[in-house]
Amino acid sequence: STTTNHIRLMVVGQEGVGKSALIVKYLTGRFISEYQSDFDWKYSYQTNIEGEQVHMEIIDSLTIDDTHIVWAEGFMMVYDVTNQDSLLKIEQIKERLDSVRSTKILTMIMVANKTDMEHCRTVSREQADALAARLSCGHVECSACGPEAEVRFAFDELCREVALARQQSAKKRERRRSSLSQVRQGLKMLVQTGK
Ligand SMILES: Nc1nc2c(ncn2[C@@H]2O[C@H](COP(=O)(O)OP(=O)(O)OP(=O)(O)O)[C@@H](O)[C@H]2O)c(=O)[nH]1
Repeated sequence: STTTNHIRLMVVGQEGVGKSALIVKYLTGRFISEYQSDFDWKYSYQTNIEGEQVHMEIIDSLTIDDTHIVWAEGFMMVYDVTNQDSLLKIEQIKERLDSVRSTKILTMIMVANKTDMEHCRTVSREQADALAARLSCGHVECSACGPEAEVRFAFDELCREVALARQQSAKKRERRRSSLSQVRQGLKMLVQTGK
């Protein structure tokens, strides 16, 4: 069911980048350092974003399977600032999402995690910004064990992107509907005038 305030999100990224840590921080405000990661988790959460009540469902999945890719409306692509491979993995994941969703618009945001480990950073902000520009998506930095506001901003930003994508596709549908009705109108007049 897709009502205006019902949003389905999926958090993806290389193993160990902190997907579960970010989700739990967002939902509870707490950093829990170890999670059981041998199951798929689906969280259900009610929140308020800019005065709007939002019911969110968030998938933290072990594998990125097709059913989940089709199910989700928004994707949070997480990488770890101390791990170059995790940034490269984002490109691979994007290709996989594109191949499954082919015709559907992909709404996504790139999230850098573990910024508290600045001394071990191997991925520069500029390098990740360049990838985000190439993938045409937003990019935010945070830490699951840092300020809650940063993590909250990342999830809220993705929800705003999803809401924007919905508005744009509703406008597109409306434009298509109105040009179809103009064509029908024109055909009707042609038939009536016999020309
Ligand atoms: N320093 C630091 N450690 C973090 C942060 N986020 C997660 N971790 C640690 O990174 C490890 C992996 O975190 P998870 O949340 O399990 O990562 P995941 O991406 O869900 O991992 P999988 O479920 O195995 O794919 C754990 O030891 C966490 O405590 C962070 O922001 N800073």
